[in-house]
Amino acid sequence: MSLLEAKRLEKHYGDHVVLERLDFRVEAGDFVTLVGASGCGKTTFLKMLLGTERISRGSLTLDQRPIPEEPGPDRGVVFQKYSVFPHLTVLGNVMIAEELSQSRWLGKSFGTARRQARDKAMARIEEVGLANALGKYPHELSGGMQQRLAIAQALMMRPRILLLDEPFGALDPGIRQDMHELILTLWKEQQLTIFMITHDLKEAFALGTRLWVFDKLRHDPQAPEAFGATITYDLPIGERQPPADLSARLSERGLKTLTQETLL
Ligand SMILES: Nc1ncnc2c1ncn2[C@@H]1O[C@H](COP(=O)(O)OP(=O)(O)OP(=O)(O)O)[C@@H](O)[C@H]1O
Repeated sequence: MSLLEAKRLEKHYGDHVVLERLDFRVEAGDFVTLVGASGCGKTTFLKMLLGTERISRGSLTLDQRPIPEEPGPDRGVVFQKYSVFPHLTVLGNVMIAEELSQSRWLGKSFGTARRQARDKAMARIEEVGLANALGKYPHELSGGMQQRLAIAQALMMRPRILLLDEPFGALDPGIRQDMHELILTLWKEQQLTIFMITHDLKEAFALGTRLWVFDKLRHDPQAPEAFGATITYDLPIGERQPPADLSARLSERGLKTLTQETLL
């Protein structure tokens, strides 16, 4: 039984078709990396999984049921920037994930519940290697540390699905490598299902078990918004390094050229 399944899934904004004809099954434990031209709808797709954007047509199911139309504790998300609250410390940023999720009407938790949330938050902070920075504010952290914090926040509620929108795009190569190791460890230890958008094909191969290429198969120059992108390519990643002839293989197997520049 697949964890997630889409059938003829579409997303439109008014007359603008952003995504069309999405058909897929994703199993628990898959690590799907998403590449595609800028503006082709990758973030919109992640938002449908998160529940902050509604689907327009077709179906998208989680455990055979329509995907909830609001975010829930089973799905965590990390964006490239601005995922953390600047006015809260490291500890406060992770604790608030639980407060937001469990005390929606009260706004704050008290007593035992608060102590439990604190213990849980400390464990998450330790997992991402920030135990020495509990009282620091985001502006006092490096870019890599801020993303570690965003990951701890996203994992506070122990989600099954982790959505990553170019989380390492702004980081230096050395720091990225550390973040790759962290995310692979968390993926394995917590048996996560991960969707990660990246513009770096090497990163996609280093981390994913499956590579999805989003692209437009239909294009009308007179009406550029009439057709949306779809998953033109679903490649199982066996090897850890991209094969040298990858672009040739992608072309052979039908990748259109609209996203080619992002793959080279
Ligand atoms: N709320 C919205 N209302 C109207 N149009 C939107 C909305 N959100 C996104 N779009 C449009 O949907 C298209 C896809 O945007 P999206 O951000 O999903 O692309 P992307 O592939 O993630 O791009 P990038 O790689 O640059 O982040 C864009 O044309 C964008 O302008």
